[in-house]
Amino acid sequence: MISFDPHQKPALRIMQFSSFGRAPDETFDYLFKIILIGDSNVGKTCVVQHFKSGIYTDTQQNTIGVDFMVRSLEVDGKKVKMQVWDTAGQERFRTITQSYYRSANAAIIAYDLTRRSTFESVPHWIHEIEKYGAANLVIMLIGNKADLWDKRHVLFEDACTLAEKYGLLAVLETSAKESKNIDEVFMLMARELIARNDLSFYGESPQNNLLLDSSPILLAPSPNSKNHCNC
Ligand SMILES: Nc1nc2c(ncn2[C@@H]2O[C@H](COP(=O)(O)OP(=O)(O)OP(=O)(O)O)[C@@H](O)[C@H]2O)c(=O)[nH]1
Ligand SMILES: [Mg+2]
Repeated sequence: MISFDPHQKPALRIMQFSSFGRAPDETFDYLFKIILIGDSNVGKTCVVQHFKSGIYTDTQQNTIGVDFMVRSLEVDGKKVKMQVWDTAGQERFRTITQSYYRSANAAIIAYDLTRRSTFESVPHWIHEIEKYGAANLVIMLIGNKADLWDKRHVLFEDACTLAEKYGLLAVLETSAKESKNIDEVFMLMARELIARNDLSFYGESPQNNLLLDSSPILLAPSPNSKNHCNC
């Protein structure tokens, strides 16, 4: 159990500490659980592996059920532990993956920008979060395989429109293969979760996205896309 003086800003704050059911690790200030979802073969595992180790491997096995990794980030002088749950996109694992939504602080939905069908599935994934996740889960959208910009079948502008429609935190186009925007995804998420955690700690309820009012943050690395879009 953590005891604290509610009037004093504590050194150690852990989101959903109870769901982890163990003593706090003194070496971090925040612990966040992020679930990564999206259709099969969009590159979720590659994104997570790149975030974990900076390594990209072309051949990946499809994920079976759910994999787990942890990486610590330094955000504005605070040590943030990011616990990432990499889920299987294949339909046959849906019942397993759904059981991981409940305790997540945030979700990242990935699509493959060379396969339109994976983008068209995004509303389905949002509904899954609404159905199985906690209320007001922070959601970010990533369009992976941005290195294949010449095979693009999803315009960045379409992703902007969708993000705005569903009130998502951000849209980023990423490439696990070419190391584009992977750390940015998790840094942005960590910042948002810290901001929300601090607000709720002091009894205020966070509204939409705190980093940039309620507009999604938009970031595309590929040459034929604008970096920012005021949609
Ligand atoms: N060109 C390119 N290929 C990528 C990228 N990221 C992943 N891939 C390839 O996409 C394929 C699928 O990657 P995975 O990471 O296994 O996909 P996944 O979303 O985890 O798939 P499931 O585990 O079945 O849900 C692999 O052949 C990867 O090499 C990328 O950024 N660029
Ligand atoms: Mg996988």
